[in-house]
Amino acid sequence: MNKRVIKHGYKVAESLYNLVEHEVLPGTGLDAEDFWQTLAYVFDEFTPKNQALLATREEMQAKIDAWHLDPNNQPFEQQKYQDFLTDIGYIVTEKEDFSITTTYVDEEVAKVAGPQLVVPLMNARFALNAANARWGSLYDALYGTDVIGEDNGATVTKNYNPIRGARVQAYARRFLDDVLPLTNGSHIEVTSYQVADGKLVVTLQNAQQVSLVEQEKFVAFKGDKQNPSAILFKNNGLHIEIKIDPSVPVAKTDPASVADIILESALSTIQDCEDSIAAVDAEDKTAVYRNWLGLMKGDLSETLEKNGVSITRTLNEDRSYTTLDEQELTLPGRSLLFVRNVGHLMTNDAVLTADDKEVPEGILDGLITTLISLHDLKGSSKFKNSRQGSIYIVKPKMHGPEEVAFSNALFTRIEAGLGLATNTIKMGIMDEERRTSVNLKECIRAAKDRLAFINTGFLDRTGDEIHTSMQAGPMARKELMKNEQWIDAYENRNVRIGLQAGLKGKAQIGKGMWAIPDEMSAMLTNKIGHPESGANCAWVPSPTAATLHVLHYHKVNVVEIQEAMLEQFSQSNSNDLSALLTIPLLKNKESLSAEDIQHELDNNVQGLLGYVVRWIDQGTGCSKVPDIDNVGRMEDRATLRISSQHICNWLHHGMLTKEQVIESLQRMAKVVDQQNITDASYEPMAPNFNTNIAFNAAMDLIFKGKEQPSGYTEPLLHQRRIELKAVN
Ligand SMILES: CC(=O)SCCNC(=O)CCNC(=O)[C@H](O)C(C)(C)COP(=O)(O)OP(=O)(O)OC[C@H]1O[C@@H](n2cnc3c(N)ncnc32)[C@H](O)[C@@H]1OP(=O)(O)O
Ligand SMILES: O=CC(=O)O
Ligand SMILES: [Mg+2]
Repeated sequence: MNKRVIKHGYKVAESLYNLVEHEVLPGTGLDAEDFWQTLAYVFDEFTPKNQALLATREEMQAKIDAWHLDPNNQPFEQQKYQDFLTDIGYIVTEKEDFSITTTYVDEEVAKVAGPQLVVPLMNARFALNAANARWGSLYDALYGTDVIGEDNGATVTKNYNPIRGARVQAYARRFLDDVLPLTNGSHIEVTSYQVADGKLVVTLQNAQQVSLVEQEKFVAFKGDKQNPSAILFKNNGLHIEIKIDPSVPVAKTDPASVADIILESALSTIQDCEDSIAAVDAEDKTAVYRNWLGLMKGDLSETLEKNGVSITRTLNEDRSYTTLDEQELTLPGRSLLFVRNVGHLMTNDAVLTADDKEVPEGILDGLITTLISLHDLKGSSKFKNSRQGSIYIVKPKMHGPEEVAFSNALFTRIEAGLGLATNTIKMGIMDEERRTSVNLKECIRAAKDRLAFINTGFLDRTGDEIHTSMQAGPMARKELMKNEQWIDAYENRNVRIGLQAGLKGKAQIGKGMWAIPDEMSAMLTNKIGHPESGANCAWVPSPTAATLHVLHYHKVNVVEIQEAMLEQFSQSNSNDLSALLTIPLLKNKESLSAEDIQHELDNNVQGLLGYVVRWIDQGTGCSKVPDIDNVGRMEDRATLRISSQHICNWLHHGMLTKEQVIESLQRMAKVVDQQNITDASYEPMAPNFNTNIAFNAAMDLIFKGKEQPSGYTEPLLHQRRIELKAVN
């Protein structure tokens, strides 16, 4: 049990207290007592409001459940349903048009379109890697993934495979030809890149000297002009470095001695305190905050074993080049960092009230992550995160404008308490709950002076779709949800409303996660749809994915797309609310065979168990878990919300029996145990199903799924992890 320090009536866990007093506050210029006083005022003022918002969620859900069960509402009529949602305040009236007024937004957010990486902040090794993922090797990203096939001898081997290497080189040159075309010939034929008379001089194999079609894309170089070690280009606001180093093995097979193509990749990164981590108590929260502190002070480091060698990972330095007029050009070496706080639902024991109640975790996150960010703002950090002096906080899982207004007021109060100018904190709104999508315009208005992004979190959004309409009938199969009407309406509306609210040039319109981390070839085929849809960022699960996804932003000019879309919107009125509110019920239920149903169940159960067991037993909040077809899927709390709610929904509507679900859980537990056999720290779930805590968490998530607030998984996950920590 954590010892407590009493501060203005609140009992602060000693671990958090020590972190704040001894590591966070020094260097911020804030007085410790003033800070604790602010914390107490903020909890006093905002806790009751937070609780009232949660009560509203429950009341609305109860009314929606009752409406679906009322025989007077059968058969279902879409307009009657929407009228009912309006009557209960679920749909609010849209007010006049407006534009956001956010200022001091860094250009990575406002101006340049590119990938956004997400990373569990609890894992310092990954968190550092993500911060450093601003720049990535295209050669490594191609060589190490399925983008390059393994046919005809191009297999991935332990040592460098020159056949594969040649394909990587060819792929990279085709990319250069696409985005940096030469006045004649191809980058494949280049024997040297040099700088002369403020221009790039490119010599081809036939000794012809050519240059770039668009000279302005060549911006800087490194080293000697005749013999440069790097040439830097800029296309669609994104940098490309051709690295030249004849000593590197791959360069020896290249007439121009090109050692790599380095791409500016993860322009921004979300350091996640939410769905990708498992932080259940004061000790965990303190560890997460300490990592954020290390990032904001610039001194985070982690020693790790890599290929049998011990390395210490720290934050990368900025990158330095020489411009054509001989000036020094410094570019950020690190991704612009956002921090994702938790939503309004959970509480945490890091701080207790006088009568031993846990405080709302989202409020605590707001206070502490902002306090820590003062190091970046006040220059007490080794590196600069925001050159505009802003703090970027993503708020997930908010339901409707009232909840956004609450976060906005909370941030204003925190700013006042910490001596920051109003709207220093920029807010990212996850558009991932149905009541937010339906009222997106009003949600944006509620944060219009600080809004820095809206992002379609389609995974949570799918979970909320199932839970909200739990009583309406059995839902479409999980894999087929993406073909349902609501999801297109949701994605398109988000971009439309964002653009109409003036986000272009000021904020991000973001798209969701690529959740199949090893399928990079499929990602390259499909994820170009994100910039094409007018979104200026989209989520990727890893640095490698960022380096590959950025290729899309070189090909697609999002600014031009957004301009064209705005023009189109001005000519037509869109009424997409009915499509958005079309419940994705299973059609042709009868056409599903018993095998289809079993397959759907087993697949959901396998993913659910594979994720939950690591969450509960190892505290891993984001995992790559094989599905029933052995495809590794990124699983986090949002994907768990989908699978648990889906099974719960089918069970509720008699598509499955309880016995069938238990049988699947027990059978799949053995499969998951087998999948983890090489992990020495793994505790099998089988055969002790009655006593295994993780297995029981999985059971609860399904069988108690209807009662879970909005179908969220965190209350049960937290409860069971705390139980496990107590016995270990
Ligand atoms: C619905 C939502 O909310 S989505 C947002 C939440 N999801 C996320 O944040 C996904 C983040 N991604 C991840 O956690 C991981 O990529 C996973 C779990 C999906 C896959 O993890 P693994 O299987 O362990 O990754 P894999 O073995 O392929 O690669 C590990 C290497 O990649 C790096 N890596 C993987 N993902 C990331 C990441 N997101 N950021 C930084 N580095 C990463 C690791 O640092 C490691 O490199 P290292 O050995 O040099 O440290
Ligand atoms: O947070 C992202 C989501 O898809 O949910
Ligand atoms: Mg989410």
